[in-house]
Amino acid sequence: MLIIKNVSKSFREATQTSTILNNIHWQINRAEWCSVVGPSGTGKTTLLHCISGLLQPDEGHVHFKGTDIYSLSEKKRSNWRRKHLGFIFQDFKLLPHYSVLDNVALPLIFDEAKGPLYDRAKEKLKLVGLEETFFSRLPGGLSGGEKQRVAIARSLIAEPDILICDEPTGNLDSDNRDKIADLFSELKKSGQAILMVTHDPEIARKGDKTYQLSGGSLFVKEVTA
Ligand SMILES: Nc1ncnc2c1ncn2[C@@H]1O[C@H](COP(=O)(O)OP(=O)(O)OP(=O)(O)O)[C@@H](O)[C@H]1O
Repeated sequence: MLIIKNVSKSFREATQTSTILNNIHWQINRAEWCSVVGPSGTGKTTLLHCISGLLQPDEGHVHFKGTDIYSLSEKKRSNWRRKHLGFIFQDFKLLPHYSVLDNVALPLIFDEAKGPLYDRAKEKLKLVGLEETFFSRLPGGLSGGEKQRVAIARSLIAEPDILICDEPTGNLDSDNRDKIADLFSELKKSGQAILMVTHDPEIARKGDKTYQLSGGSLFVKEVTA
């Protein structure tokens, strides 16, 4: 489904250039759950952003179902992202002046009729354990774990082919973390690919394969499925 070919990315700060990703090759298949681990600052978020069309690599290609996503115009790439890819940001990126329900529905507000879209948004919130009392609340009044679950619900609104998650359970207690892991397992069964960065080895092991990012390269660390 997603093929990453020879992807490299460096950042230049003052006179110093740091190579963060060095010639990464990778493939993520339909109904596959891959986890990526590695110490802080090794480039996990950078890798997710390159794969998702958010940050153009210096070299290499990212192919999604045969299309090189960086050959698309920015507008087309952004449309592709909204429809095919769910992204859970490490810092949630919820819009503070919109309700929980609006935050979940907003990515597709110009694409779909409001009635069915909002019904689906409610369904996704219930999937992550947020019932009706949360729908009209503003993100500012939520706990970190509740915000994280709103961000997960929002990433599912388009029923994307691939879910890309940057530390999706970092703010959850073990009970809610396990519920999200069960949800990901169900999504995988229905064909979605899941690519997750995590510092939590327990949730990483619930996937099919764990990769380690180290020195700009990606290694298979553990195969669990
Ligand atoms: N836009 C940028 N400009 C310069 N340096 C950057 C930029 N973005 C990231 N970096 C640097 O690249 C390195 C990798 O950052 P990244 O956020 O990808 O790491 P990470 O593995 O996701 O870390 P963490 O586990 O703490 O979230 C870090 O040293 C970071 O400071």
